[in-house]
Amino acid sequence: MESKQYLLGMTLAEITESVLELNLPKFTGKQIADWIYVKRVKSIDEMTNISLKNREILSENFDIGRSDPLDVKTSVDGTRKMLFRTHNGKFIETVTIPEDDRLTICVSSQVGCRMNCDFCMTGKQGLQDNLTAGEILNQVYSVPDSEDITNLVFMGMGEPLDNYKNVKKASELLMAEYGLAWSPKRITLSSIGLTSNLKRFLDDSRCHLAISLHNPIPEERLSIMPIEKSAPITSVIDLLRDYDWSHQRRLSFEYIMFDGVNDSPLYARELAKLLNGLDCRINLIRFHVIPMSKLRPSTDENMIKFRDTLSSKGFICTIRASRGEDIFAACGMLSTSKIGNKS
Ligand SMILES: C[S@@+](CC[C@H](N)C(=O)[O-])C[C@H]1O[C@@H](n2cnc3c(N)ncnc32)[C@H](O)[C@@H]1O
Ligand code: SF4
Repeated sequence: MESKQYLLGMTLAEITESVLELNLPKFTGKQIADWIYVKRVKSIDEMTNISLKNREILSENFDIGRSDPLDVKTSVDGTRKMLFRTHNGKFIETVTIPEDDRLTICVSSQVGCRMNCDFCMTGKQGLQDNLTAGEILNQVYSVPDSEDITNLVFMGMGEPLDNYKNVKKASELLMAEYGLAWSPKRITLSSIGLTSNLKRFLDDSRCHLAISLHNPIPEERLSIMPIEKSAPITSVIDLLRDYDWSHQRRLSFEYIMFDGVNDSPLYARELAKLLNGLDCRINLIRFHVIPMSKLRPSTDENMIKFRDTLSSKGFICTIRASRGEDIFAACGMLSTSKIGNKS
């Protein structure tokens, strides 16, 4: 028997095509999309404007594709970390971060990651799977307080440009008129800069972009980020210079500060040279210590000096507050390798 298709993650056009194949009326496609994406139902039975007979036909062929978190941990600062099981029996984590009147969701795009950055727990896990568009959306729809989410960042597990097709589709579904109709300004993709897919993202999306830079000196960046070999930061920056960042679209750079490695004024000056003339922001991130790494976080004093050097050169530079460190929910601390693979 063929397995059922999941509705969450399908576009209106795809749903309509499937509905027509089942000899159901064309408008049922629009009804289904509305039930899933706007009314957020978890079962086909709840689609009460579709006849019982047609709902039975739908149930024989489709599942909604929603799944609740298996576990929810809440930090002292209100940050929450959720554990989800994927359709293939693997596990991912998702984080929600409340701040003033905003609730940001930090979603995973992959189970693990193959980019192997030296400082990241997800990288230590290796890549186990790409998430489907539906699995990415399920995080948005199934976290507690889902309806209060104001912003989404692709900063959970995985490198979003390494699963670009599904990341793009999930983002488009969040922005679709028949769905939640989000503005692209609510979505930020964070990437280490896989150049070919970065170009695609820049051309076909209007979402914000954050580039994980971490060291302005290529040889030194290579020693902590293997991607520097195939996608050097200088070529990423050259590419970014071809786009107009002066309007609504935001470009930012993430810079983790490692004690004695990349936190002296020399690095601030090199960073300023590299980014000279680009309309961007720089976020300085505290390093969240991970097991078996020799890297240590910079002192507050060095972070402040670094920020002030960049500010004096005209950059908007902020020190990002760490959130959810007590429950291992902070940037780079997500990993489901210990939970295992039950596929
Ligand atoms: C986990 S990544 C996911 C998105 C994408 N793969 C990337 O690297 O931009 C999100 C952010 O967390 C940062 N990060 C990774 N490990 C970290 C750690 N141990 N401490 C602080 N930030 C970390 C990354 O550099 C990146 O800016
Ligand atoms: S920092 Fe991003 S790209 Fe690097 S290993 Fe972690 S998730 Fe992957």
